[in-house]
Amino acid sequence: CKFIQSPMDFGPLSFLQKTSTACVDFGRILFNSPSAVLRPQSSEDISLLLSFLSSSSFSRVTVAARGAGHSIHGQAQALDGIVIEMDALPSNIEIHKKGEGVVGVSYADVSGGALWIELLHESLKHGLAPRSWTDYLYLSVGGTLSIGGISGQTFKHGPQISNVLQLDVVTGKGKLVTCTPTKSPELFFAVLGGLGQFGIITRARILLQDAPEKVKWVRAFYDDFDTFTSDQELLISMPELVDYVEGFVVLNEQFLHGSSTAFPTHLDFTPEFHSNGSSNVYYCIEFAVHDDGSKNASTEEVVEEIARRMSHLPSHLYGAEVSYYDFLNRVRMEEMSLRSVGLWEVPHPWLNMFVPKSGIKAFRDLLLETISPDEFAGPILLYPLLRDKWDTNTSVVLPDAAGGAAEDERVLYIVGVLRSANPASCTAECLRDLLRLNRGIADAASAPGIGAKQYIPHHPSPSHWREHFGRRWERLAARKARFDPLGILAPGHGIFPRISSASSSSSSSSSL
Ligand SMILES: Cc1cc2nc3c(=O)[nH]c(=O)nc-3n(C[C@H](O)[C@H](O)[C@H](O)COP(=O)(O)OP(=O)(O)OC[C@H]3O[C@@H](n4cnc5c(N)ncnc54)[C@H](O)[C@@H]3O)c2cc1C
Repeated sequence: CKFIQSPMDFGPLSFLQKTSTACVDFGRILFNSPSAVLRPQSSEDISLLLSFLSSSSFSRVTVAARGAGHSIHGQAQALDGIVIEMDALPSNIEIHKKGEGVVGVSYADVSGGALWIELLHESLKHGLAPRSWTDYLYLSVGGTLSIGGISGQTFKHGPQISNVLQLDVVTGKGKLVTCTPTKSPELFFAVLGGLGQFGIITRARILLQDAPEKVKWVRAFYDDFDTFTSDQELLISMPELVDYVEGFVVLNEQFLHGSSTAFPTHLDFTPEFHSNGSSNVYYCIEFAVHDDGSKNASTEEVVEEIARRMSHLPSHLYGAEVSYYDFLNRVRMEEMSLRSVGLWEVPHPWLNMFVPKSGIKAFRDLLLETISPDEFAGPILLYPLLRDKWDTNTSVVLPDAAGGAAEDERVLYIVGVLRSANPASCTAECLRDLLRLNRGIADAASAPGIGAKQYIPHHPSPSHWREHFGRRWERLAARKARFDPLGILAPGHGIFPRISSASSSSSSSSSL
């Protein structure tokens, strides 16, 4: 990374003198240095900057909002541009409980730069919590709302972007707009899952629910893929009993140990990864039942009832009762454990794909053909979601329905191939090979046989982006022309080029 040496003043805005974070992200694959870093104190600071840039005819400067910087491929970086560090905005979390005032729901108003863990702390003080999460909570509200935000609650409550009531957004033209599904709806839906392309979220109103104090957290093991996925689908068909469903591919011992850091029950499971000259793969379902008094039975009874219907390996179901906070914050323990051995701040060539139910087995085969189970470091997540919990007005792209039975088409899988590349054993060339491998998997899985789409997409060229958005490309391009016609925002994705206002004819006509 290049360090910015001297502070620059631009009217009332002061750009940062030095930064070591704006060119780094969790992926540790790209390190693009900006020319300046803004630490805004208010939405107005962001508005001022974007108003100036969008009206200045000579400027080709780009701007990236940086939330927690947990992107993989430099999505929150701006080469020679300006990075806005959203954590500088005051978090200002305000909790509104149902029944107070006129509103019939509980919600939180929170800065776009605040972390989900901060929102959890604050909302729990009122006995409330957001309904939909990501596995890891040290991500920013604006950062996950820009991509979707999914976890084991998504089958029940939809992604985080389905749990937003209102947004304050500064568009690429510098306009500060408050939008909802009915007020400036085009901007509201464009920004949700919009990869930061249309505006910067400075404030969000997030739906809350009553928080349980405790959670029954269960893991069950399988040696057969079809049984594993049909049990996952069984679990998501029981939202009145089950509050969270995920799953993992268990490739090696390392995974079993790593994933047990937070799970407090000893796993008496010693799979044979190699037998009779062949490699075996196992699977693990993770589900949770909230102790929230809504189920007319104790959580133990609920788990017993669910387990009776499941077909996991006999006697390989393990349960633990934990606080809701510890359950939601479970990945933090894995982070601490990896940090303690220097394996957190390493390159992460990750690949996330939405896979239609009809293609999930072929995708599993493709994965197992292309990766070496013994050498794979990191989890492979695989769990079902329901298509109708996603609003098609948002900018997220799901795979097209393949035209099968309606009930089957409802189910989609998310597969997260979350590999760590320890530089002690994986050189720069090895990292390039892994990135090529991911590209190959993504391309093969996007072909008609499987019909998958990348989640948190990363593509090498604008033509790949067109293909990714498919029939939604025109809508995306129209939204871009309306809200960020000069292509100032989020250059790290490489979807749209930056153009100077002199060469733009479309910028003056639209209303926002
Ligand atoms: C350890 C780990 C676990 C994860 N687990 C999950 C998971 O369980 N589920 C899941 O869905 N994802 C998960 N992710 C992915 C994560 O949600 C995305 O990478 C997300 O974008 C990161 O948020 P961030 O605040 O770090 O965003 P950044 O990396 O800072 O930014 C991401 C993108 O959003 C834009 N952006 C940032 N802030 C704003 C804003 N306020 N307004 C508009 N645009 C903005 C940036 O310009 C950039 O394009 C995980 C990532 C990591 C590293």
